[in-house]
Amino acid sequence: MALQGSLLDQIDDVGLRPLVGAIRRVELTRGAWIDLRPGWLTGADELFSRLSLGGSAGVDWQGERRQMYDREVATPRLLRFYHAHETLPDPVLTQARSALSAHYRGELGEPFTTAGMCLYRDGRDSVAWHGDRIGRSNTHDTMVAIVSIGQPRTFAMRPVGGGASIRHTLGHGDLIVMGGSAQRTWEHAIPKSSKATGPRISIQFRPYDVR
Ligand SMILES: O=C(O)CCC(=O)C(=O)O
Ligand SMILES: [Fe+2]
Repeated sequence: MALQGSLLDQIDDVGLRPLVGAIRRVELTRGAWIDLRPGWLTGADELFSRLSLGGSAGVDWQGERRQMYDREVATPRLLRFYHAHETLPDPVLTQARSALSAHYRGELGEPFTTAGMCLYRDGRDSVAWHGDRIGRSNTHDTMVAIVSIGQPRTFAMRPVGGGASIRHTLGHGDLIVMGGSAQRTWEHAIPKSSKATGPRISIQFRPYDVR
């Protein structure tokens, strides 16, 4: 897969910039909010190269499993879900999970445990409007933290039941955290793009029994 790297990424090692003081919170309606931390992960293009390799060197990407995502049946993308006990495919992802757990410990009251990974190969790959509502997130406030690497894609959100959507362009190490009631009262999507779009990987960190 071809990936056009940004100049900054080429000189950066894979690592994490600080969270404290660098996060911007946006309050949405009905108790939902998002936190944004652009460029949280450094060396994002290097990490993309590592993770996009198949087999033992990278991630054993799998086609979307219909029975797990009944609300997303027709959406093409590749997936790998890491349960809490599994070793993540790169040490920086373990660091990222720890940093997020530490940063949000007071507000979330529990650590992030699982890591879902999605590979959008080009603009035809996408995910339809949905909330992550499997498990406790169907009834309780929670958080889903997403790190994006590779080429930026539009991350869209809209209120359940209608209303104006909001859009953020996420790639190259950007962090978004959806919090409060966001999985119940808002929906999110990665819309298809008709422009020539390179591949993007998203890594979603969630607490236990949230999916
Ligand atoms: O790729 C993304 O940023 C969103 C992924 C997502 O919403 C999901 O897998 O539940
Ligand atoms: Fe989602």
